[in-house]
Amino acid sequence: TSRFHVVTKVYELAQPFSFFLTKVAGIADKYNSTLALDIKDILSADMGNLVASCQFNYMFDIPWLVQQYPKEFRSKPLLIVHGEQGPSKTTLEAEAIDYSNVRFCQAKLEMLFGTHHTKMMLLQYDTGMRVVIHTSNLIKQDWHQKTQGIWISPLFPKMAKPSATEGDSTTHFKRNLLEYLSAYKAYQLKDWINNISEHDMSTARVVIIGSVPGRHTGDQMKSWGHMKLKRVLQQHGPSNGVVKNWPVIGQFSSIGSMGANKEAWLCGEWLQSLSAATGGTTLSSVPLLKLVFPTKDNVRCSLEGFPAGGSIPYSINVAKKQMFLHDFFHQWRSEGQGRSRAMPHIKTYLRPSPDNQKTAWFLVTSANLSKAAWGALEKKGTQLMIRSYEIGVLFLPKFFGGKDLFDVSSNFEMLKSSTDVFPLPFDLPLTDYIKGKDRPWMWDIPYMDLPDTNGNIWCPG
Ligand SMILES: O=C(O)c1c[nH]c2c(Br)cccc2c1=O
Repeated sequence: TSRFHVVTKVYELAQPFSFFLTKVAGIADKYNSTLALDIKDILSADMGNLVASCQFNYMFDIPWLVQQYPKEFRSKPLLIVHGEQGPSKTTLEAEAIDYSNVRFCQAKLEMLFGTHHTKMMLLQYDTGMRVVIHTSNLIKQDWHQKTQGIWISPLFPKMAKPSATEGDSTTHFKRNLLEYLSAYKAYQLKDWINNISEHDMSTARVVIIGSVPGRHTGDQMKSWGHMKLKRVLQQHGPSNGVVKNWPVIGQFSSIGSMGANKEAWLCGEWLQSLSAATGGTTLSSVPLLKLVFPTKDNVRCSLEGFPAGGSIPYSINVAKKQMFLHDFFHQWRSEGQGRSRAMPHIKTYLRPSPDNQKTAWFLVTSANLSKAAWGALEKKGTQLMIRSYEIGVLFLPKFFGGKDLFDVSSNFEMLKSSTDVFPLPFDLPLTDYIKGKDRPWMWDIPYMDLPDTNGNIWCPG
């Protein structure tokens, strides 16, 4: 673990983004070194001497999770923030019966079909605290052979005097984190909210993009979901003149119902926010949209085989209503990072240059392509309806040395030797679906014509 310590040190110096992928079992070591972390690395004593932690997530395996902490930390207070209700809440709490240090906080889900997707760790040490925002469930398989994203904060030192307003960064990280946690209105989070206000988070360089369930109006409408992203891009994003012909890329592992056509929400609302820029967006140029979603064969030939598709829950009943969406799709390909066969559970969004050398911004988040996650405008655009809890971090060049753009690459060799090239999880240019052959992965239909990596077929239901 001392090696890890060195790596972290070197890495923080080498690459200011502190954006990692998860380690993948079964690929060459070089793809699992400085750019990749396992959950045990995040929880390691090299990151700090843990006093208490709080784990926000969707799926939990409590005994497995406790085992990922170093043994000297396994009895420290652990708060689990989840969205389970009724019997599944009882089942989850029963899993922790043997762990007297584990407490639970049930996130309110009053909007139908809402989920608690947010994946975040609050790690309190004796010397300060860290925030980790990522995309993996707290189950073994999510950390084994998938492509997942992790942002780890710097160590935030404790302040002499607690303050909810002092100790913030130029990106309003601390204020946004406190706003997000307060939105739960959960008494179990009170101590963590107080804890955060006692820390100096002025070194945070990312912008929090969160979603909380509700019908948000007035100022709150621009505090969450795609309207928050829009506002931040209008204030701190690229100038419209630079990016007006640049595509928007969305990459995700699940998809909601988009409505009857692309104008209903995808291009008429969501893309308008993701293509926001400073200096206003000329209405004429509706930007190019490119989406990355695995094909059936990407899944079949993956390291996990068809079972990888168990975490890519795109239903045929949703897909058949929105065939227009599939024209935007591109394959999952990550040769540069050695992860073409490590199926994506990461969700990322970016605005790359046509020559694929730059991006105007990069977002890693729990939010899939769905109205539930990003929000849908209602009442003539006066309210934003969000069903789920989500959180992500936005990287803007302005806050990383006042640049206009990030250099980007997914090529491991390039990334290993460079200091501030943004590490992309997948390859640019994107790879088209093969016409007449490729279909998007759907998890609830059988595939019996060709065997997967393990020689198996897929017969759901
Ligand atoms: O937020 C997440 O991480 C996820 C949310 N919903 C899922 C369903 Br439904 C089925 C299988 C996997 C997931 C999942 O991974």
